[in-house]
Amino acid sequence: MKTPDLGLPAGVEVHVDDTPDQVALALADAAAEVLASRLEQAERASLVVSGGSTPLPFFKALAQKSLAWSRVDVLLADERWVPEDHPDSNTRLVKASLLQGPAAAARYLSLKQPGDTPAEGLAAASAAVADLELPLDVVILGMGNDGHTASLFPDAPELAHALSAACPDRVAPASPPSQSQRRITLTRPVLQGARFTALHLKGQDKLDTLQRALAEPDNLAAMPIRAFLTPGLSLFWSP
Ligand SMILES: O=C1O[C@H](COP(=O)(O)O)[C@@H](O)[C@H](O)[C@H]1O
Repeated sequence: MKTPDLGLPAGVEVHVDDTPDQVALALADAAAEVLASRLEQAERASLVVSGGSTPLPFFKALAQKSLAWSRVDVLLADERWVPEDHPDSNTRLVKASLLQGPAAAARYLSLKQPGDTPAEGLAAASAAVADLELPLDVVILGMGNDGHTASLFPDAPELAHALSAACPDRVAPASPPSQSQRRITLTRPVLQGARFTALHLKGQDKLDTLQRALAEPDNLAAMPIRAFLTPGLSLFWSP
């Protein structure tokens, strides 16, 4: 398939394939390569993944990779504040599709902690990710058609704090009125600057959203994904 001309900044790599499964395999190859190389140099490696519907084939492909999974820390970029057995729980998805086979040996760091609200669970969620070494090794982002990534939603009252390049916190609550569930998210300084960052998208609608984001790159609050459309990013897309 021909690579669409998106007007991405120089230094953004674009990988386009005909099908979501092909893209998932390519992304799994790329992520596994970075993790393997990191595990040769460091005791542990980190892998941040996104929830939603797009990553499922990627999770299945990555789970099959032969890696020293017991030395990999896996966590979500964001989580909905729902119990793990809820259909919308991203943790449930990750455990059922990524942390399987060889990858079941990975250490999962949960953003969802006890408490009725993300604010109540915030200290525990912060503690869960406190020991992670920054920069992270692999961060796989998704994007919604409102321009959110992770749970950095344009309409979240907590956005300015979580999207600040100087945010001192690793995790932040998010309560966007557009969403039916409250959420918790990694903040911009944690998500940014990883050794490998990919934006994994499926569908023409996501490409159209990306083009809108690129058209006015400076207004980060209107489309938080803009903060991550920087050199070094790899875009993985299929129709
Ligand atoms: O709500 C979310 O949506 C985005 C994109 O989801 P998708 O279903 O369109 O793939 C995801 O990246 C984010 O982590 C999640 O919380």
